[in-house]
Amino acid sequence: MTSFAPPFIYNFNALADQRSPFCLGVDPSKDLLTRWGLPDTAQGLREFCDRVADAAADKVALVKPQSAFFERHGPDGLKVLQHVMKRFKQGGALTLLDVKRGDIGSTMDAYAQSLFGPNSAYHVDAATFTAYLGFGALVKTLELARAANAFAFVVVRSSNPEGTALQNSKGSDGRTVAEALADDIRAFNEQPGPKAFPVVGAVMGATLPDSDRGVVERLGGTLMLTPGIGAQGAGFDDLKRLFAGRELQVVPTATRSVLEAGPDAASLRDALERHLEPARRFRDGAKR
Ligand SMILES: O=c1ccn([C@@H]2O[C@H](COP(=O)(O)O)[C@@H](O)[C@H]2O)c(=O)[nH]1
Repeated sequence: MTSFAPPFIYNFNALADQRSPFCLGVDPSKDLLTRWGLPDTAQGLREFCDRVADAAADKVALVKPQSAFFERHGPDGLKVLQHVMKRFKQGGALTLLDVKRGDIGSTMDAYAQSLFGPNSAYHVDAATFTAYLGFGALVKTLELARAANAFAFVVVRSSNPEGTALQNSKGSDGRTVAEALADDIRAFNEQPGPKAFPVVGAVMGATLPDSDRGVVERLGGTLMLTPGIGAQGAGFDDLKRLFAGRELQVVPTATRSVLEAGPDAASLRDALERHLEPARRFRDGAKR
């Protein structure tokens, strides 16, 4: 499918400048639904998502629903996922489905169709992927994303401590897994061609130590989604520590630290603003 819409990267940059680069995660866990006084059912899920969309759809650049929290409610949960994507699109936000797909090439082609193809249930602007089966297995997916003017974030260094041993293990050429992935992503984005805009980003946790600065450097101009702010212990100051000089490439994201402020609409909006504003200031740092 060839799309005539502007590529994701242009839309994201325009919205990040107008609104904020902050990406709001939507993880309607049983715990959050209960805290909000809602039943742990598809109806409860829809009510939760409508309230989040009311508070945030016209304020954020990007929304990141976590597919698992919708899938656990079966087909009705998937309808709510379609619904919440639509609500955010109507509010002018871009959609990123956090689904972390990763498989052999032939299966990846089917996943790519399900996300970016003409019959996609969601028509996402972007999705998340893992490269444990090799970056090469993702290449056709990335080509399809390019044709659809969509975007793919590949996990390079995740925010959780359990990821470190694997991601920092060294291959025969002396590079760590994360470094090799960073090089692959950069090379893919820098390929010449008629549609030579970046189509792959990297997930780089805001929780990472200073020693990961080298991976950030290897990524060059790659867009970076940075989970780990709030509930996982990182703060906006960690962005300055890890991503100084790369401010325009950072997409700060948080989920629980915003959504736990609900269900009261004013508290939810305040919590959202406490994330939108430091994300704006961080991005604006690049212009000084
Ligand atoms: O490295 C990663 C990649 C993705 N996530 C996702 O983010 C949310 C959790 O966000 P909180 O702000 O901590 O609530 C969840 O959907 C994860 O799958 C991540 O945490 N780390």
